[in-house]
Amino acid sequence: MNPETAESPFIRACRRLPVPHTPVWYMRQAGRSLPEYRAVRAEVPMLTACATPDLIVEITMQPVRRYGVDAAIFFSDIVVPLKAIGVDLDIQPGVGPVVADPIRDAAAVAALRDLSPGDVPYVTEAIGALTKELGSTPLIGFAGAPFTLASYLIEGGPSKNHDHTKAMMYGEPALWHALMDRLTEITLAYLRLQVDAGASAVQLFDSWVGAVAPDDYREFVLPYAGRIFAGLADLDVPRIHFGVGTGELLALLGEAGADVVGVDWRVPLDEAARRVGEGKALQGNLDPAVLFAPFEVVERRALDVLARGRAAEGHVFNLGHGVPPTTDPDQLARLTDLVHEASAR
Ligand SMILES: Cc1c2[nH]c(c1CCC(=O)O)Cc1[nH]c(c(CCC(=O)O)c1C)Cc1[nH]c(c(CCC(=O)O)c1C)Cc1[nH]c(c(C)c1CCC(=O)O)C2
Repeated sequence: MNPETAESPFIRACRRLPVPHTPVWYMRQAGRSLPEYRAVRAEVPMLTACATPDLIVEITMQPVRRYGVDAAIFFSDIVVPLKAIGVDLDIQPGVGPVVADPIRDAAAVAALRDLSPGDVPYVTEAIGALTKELGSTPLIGFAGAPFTLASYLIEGGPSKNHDHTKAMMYGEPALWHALMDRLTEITLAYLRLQVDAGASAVQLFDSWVGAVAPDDYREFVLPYAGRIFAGLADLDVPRIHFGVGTGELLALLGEAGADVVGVDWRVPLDEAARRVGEGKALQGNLDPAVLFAPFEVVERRALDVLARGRAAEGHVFNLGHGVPPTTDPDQLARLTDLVHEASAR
C-alpha cells in the first residue's frame, strides 16, 4: 500500500494508532440509495455491472465523491467469485442471490473448483484503476465468509432460519466440512487477489452467522475463518470481520484472527470492547434505521456511538449493517460531516 494510504485515518484506526478524526464509511454505501447509482444501473443487471470495470469504478467512487467517506468499498457482491467458478446463480432485484441447483451432496461440493485471478480479470482491472483514482483514500476489498456463502448455496437463496444449512452442519458434518473447506480456499484466493491488485484492507462478511450458537461456531465455522485470516497475515493489510446478530460471538470473531471486529447495533461499543478484549479495533455501530428519524436524533445517537467507541483501542465509525435502500443520501452526508467534526482532535 502506498505510504499516504498507510497514514490515512481509516488504516491508522484499524491498526489502533492515534487519528486526527474518527474515520467513517458505510456498509453498502455503493449503490441502492444513491440516485446516481440507479441512473448507472438502470439498464444493467447486477452481475453484469459487477463484471464491467468502468461501472465498478464509477459506482465505487460515487459515495466517496458525495460523502467524503474515509474509505471506498469495492463495488461487487459476495456471490461474484462463485459465479466466476461456474455456479449457476443470479442476483434478483429485491430478493438477493438465487442459486439454480442448491448444493446438498458430495458431488455438488466437489464441483466447486478453485478460483484463480484469471477467473475475475475485471476485478483486478477495476481495482488497478480505482487505486489510481482514489489516491490516498483506502479501498476495502471484501468477500462473503464460508458460512454465509454456504447458506446461499445450500438454501438456494436468502433464508430466515437457515434450516437446510444447519441440517447439513448438524446431520452431515463430513459434507459440511468438505463444503466449508472448498469455500475457504475460494474466499482466501479471492481476497488475496484483491490485495495483490491494490486493495488496502479487507472485510470478511459473515452476515448470517449470528444464527449459530457459540459452541457450534467454534466447531463448524471458526476453523475456516481462522484459515482465511491466517492466510492473509503476510499481506500487511487490516482484516475486518463482520456479522449481524453476533453479540454472543464477538470474542470468537476476533479470535478467528481479525484485526477489527464489526459490531451490529445490538451491543453498545463499550460493551463490545469488553467482550472482544485487548488487541482489536472495533467498527460500527449506528442502527441503520436511525437514518429514518429526524437529523437531531441521528446526531444524538451518533455522538453516543462515538463516545462509547472511545472504549475501544481503535474505532472505525459505520452503521450496524448496510445502508437501507430508501435512505435519504442527505442524512448520510450530514452524518459523515458530524462524525468528522465531533471527533476532531
Ligand atoms: C449478504 C450479502 C450479499 N451481498 C453482500 C452481503 C454482505 C453484506 C450484508 O450483510 O449486507 C455484500 C455486498 N453487496 C453489494 C456490496 C457493494 C459494496 C457496498 O456498497 O457495500 C457489498 C459489500 C452490492 C449489492 N448487492 C446487491 C445489490 C442490489 C442489486 C440491485 O441493485 O439490483 C447491491 C447494490 C444484491 C444483494 N446481494 C446480497 C443481498 C442480500 C442483496 C440485496 C437484495 C436486494 O434487497 O435487492 C447478498
